[in-house]
Amino acid sequence: MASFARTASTALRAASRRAPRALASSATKAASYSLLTKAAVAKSAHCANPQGARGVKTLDFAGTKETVYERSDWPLAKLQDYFKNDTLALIGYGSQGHGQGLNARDNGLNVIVGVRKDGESWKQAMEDGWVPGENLFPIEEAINKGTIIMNLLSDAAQSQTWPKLAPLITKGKTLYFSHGFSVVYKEDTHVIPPTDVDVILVAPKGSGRTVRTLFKEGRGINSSIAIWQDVTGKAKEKAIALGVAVGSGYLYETTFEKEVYSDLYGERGVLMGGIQGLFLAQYQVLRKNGHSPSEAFNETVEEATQSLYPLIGAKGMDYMFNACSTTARRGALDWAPIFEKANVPIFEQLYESVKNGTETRKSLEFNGRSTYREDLNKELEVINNQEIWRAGKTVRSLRPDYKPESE
Ligand SMILES: NC(=O)C1=CN([C@@H]2O[C@H](COP(=O)(O)OP(=O)(O)OC[C@H]3O[C@@H](n4cnc5c(N)ncnc54)[C@H](OP(=O)(O)O)[C@@H]3O)[C@@H](O)[C@H]2O)C=CC1
Ligand SMILES: CC[C@](O)(C(C)=O)C(=O)O
Ligand SMILES: [Mg+2]
Ligand SMILES: [Mg+2]
Repeated sequence: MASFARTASTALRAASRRAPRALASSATKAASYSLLTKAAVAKSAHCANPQGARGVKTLDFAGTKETVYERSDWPLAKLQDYFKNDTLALIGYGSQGHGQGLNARDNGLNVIVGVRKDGESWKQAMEDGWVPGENLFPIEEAINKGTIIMNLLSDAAQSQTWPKLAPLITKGKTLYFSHGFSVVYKEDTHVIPPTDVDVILVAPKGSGRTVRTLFKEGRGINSSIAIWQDVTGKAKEKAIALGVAVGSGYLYETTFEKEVYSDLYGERGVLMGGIQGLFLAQYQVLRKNGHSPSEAFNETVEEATQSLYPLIGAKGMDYMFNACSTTARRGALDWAPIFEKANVPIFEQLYESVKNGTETRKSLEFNGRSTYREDLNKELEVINNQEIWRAGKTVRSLRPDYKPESE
């Protein structure tokens, strides 16, 4: 099965490298999608669904009923027919632009990219096979050509460019975001959509790189969908269809507010900021107590990412605990509430900072600078130079499957 998925994704990769436009031809479209769907179907046959057959819409999440939408309701022919008169104008080509754009293109939809001419993204888009004048345009031109305007600029850039872009988003177009940021924090961003267009959100819950790799493996990321404005009565259906088009396997319904609050909170917390802080704190204390860098790294990061966290991902926390010694289980059960208690006040402070817009204003100020890329890179270089992550490079090089070019 895995080898079928690999074959499918290799064939697709080759097809999209050779002739990105050619994928628009229905024969290639159908072939590429059928490779993907066959791989996906083959894979999903192996995933036991504890709540019954695929396609069930209302599921019980730990006692709360929620509606989820699945890709299986949108076979490729239906998806292509639904968008046959549309041009998806993908504005911005960062991590999400890349993932969503290539996936929608491989799904056979008519996609164009709009970015600053000759900027970093322009070059990146060309490397991915987008062709200037054909399906790669300066931002304003792409918006004029598009019917569905997918605003995937950085959140700060969405605010900065809004005065120029807003008049181009005319009646009949659809405005799409992957984050609630711009419209929810309108007092700070000044992004107020025109009243005569549908405004929808599809927010993949993972990095744009993962949006792409999961799609190529025949799998699919989970995404949130939300509606800000529904003037056609079709906004929700469009959001679901677009979610599938950009590579989602299943979609959860939320609101713009809930999406942006939870997302800003999660990334500052356990997903990124919190985990870096916790790893560093544990490593420092080990080092202070005379442990070597390799031992401190292995007990903090390597074992977490290579052995234990994948077990949580596969079958939950109790499963991971059960896979560890009774000694470890006893200690972890005792210390978990202590960590929880110590951290709740920090998470409360963080949620408040998100909700009251402090995090938004910081992000707008910092990422709105013309030097945002270099400034962020400087700070990331500090992390890269921390002893823990330098030690990590050597540890990774010892993995039997290590490939130097992946560093
Ligand atoms: N990264 C992710 O995985 C996720 C992102 N999102 C959301 O998706 C959206 C896009 O995020 P992401 O893909 O990370 O992109 P980035 O935040 O990295 O933004 C990159 C894009 O913004 C453009 N840009 C930056 N400043 C300007 C400017 N002043 N004028 C014009 N263009 C500008 C860049 O163009 P250039 O190269 O020319 O500078 C580039 O195309 C955001 O709303 C984000 O919150 C949602 C889920 C996950
Ligand atoms: C966790 C970071 C994220 O929210 C994401 C990949 O989901 C982002 O904004 O990039
Ligand atoms: Mg985010
Ligand atoms: Mg996120």
